Amino acid sequence: MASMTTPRLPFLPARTRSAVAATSSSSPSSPLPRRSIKCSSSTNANSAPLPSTSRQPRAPVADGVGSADLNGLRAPPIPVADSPLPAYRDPHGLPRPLTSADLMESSGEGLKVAYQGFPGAYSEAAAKKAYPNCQTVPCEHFDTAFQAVQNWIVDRAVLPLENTLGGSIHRNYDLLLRHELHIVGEVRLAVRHCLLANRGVKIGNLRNVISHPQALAQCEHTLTELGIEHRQAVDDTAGAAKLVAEQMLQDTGAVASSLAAELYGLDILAENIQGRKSQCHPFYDACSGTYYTSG
Ligand SMILES: O=C(O)C(=O)C[C@]1(C(=O)O)C=C[C@@H](O)C=C1
Repeated sequence: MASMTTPRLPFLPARTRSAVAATSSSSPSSPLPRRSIKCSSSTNANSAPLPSTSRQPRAPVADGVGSADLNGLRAPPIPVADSPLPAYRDPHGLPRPLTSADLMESSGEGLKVAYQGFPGAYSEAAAKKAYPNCQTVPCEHFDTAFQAVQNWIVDRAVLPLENTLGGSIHRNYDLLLRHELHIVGEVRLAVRHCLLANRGVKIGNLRNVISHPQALAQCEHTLTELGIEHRQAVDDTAGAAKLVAEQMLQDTGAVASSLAAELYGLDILAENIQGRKSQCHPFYDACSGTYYTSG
């Protein structure tokens, strides 16, 4: 086979190697093909300047043997380093240098982002909005999320610092100072609350509703109109949905997102039950890193 007679050509891509093999097979007496080299200042991939070492003047090369006759002594064969391959086309698949464009990357590919709550919480949706391709990491409490960033368990944490009704969430400002982390971005998320319950449960069966205190406050008007008397606060909206589902509660509903309904197998009894059509909440991204804005 032609490729078996082709000498080892370092730094040549397969396509070039087979072209060389074809040339050498046409003149079987030459183990090394003669190749014409074009020097050019163009940046075109196929005509990029040759590496400086290959442009040094050389002793005449004996035809077909790749070695030079110097003062009657036969020099060792000269390795074929005069490939027209530009430096940036590395056939060995070595990593390419990081560019400033990479640093601006905000898709979150490869990032771990902490949020407070269970999967399906609005904070998770905010993290996904900020970094669509990130891996989200649920945390039990706000300080767990801060600690996770500080201990390098995650790269970022996306946390609410303000509520439309409640205003600033002082606890998170306090944690921000205590953990010496920075705010590197902001994302705004439209919060659309749903009333969720177990399959078959009707609004008329509900006596209680559980959720995050802010979500309960935002839906107070609708919940009263629906005739649901009791409220109970829990740590996050998705946690409320999970509790209703796991305990198969028949007289208790949860205020949470439509994603939480899907994740915990609950029915949506009412949609968009917050006071306004939607509430836009700012979430902040705590870490030391690149600044981004979104939303
Ligand atoms: O409980 C959640 O799902 C959260 O992400 C937290 C949070 C908040 O504190 O701002 C987010 C939006 C809701 O209105 C209520 C709670």
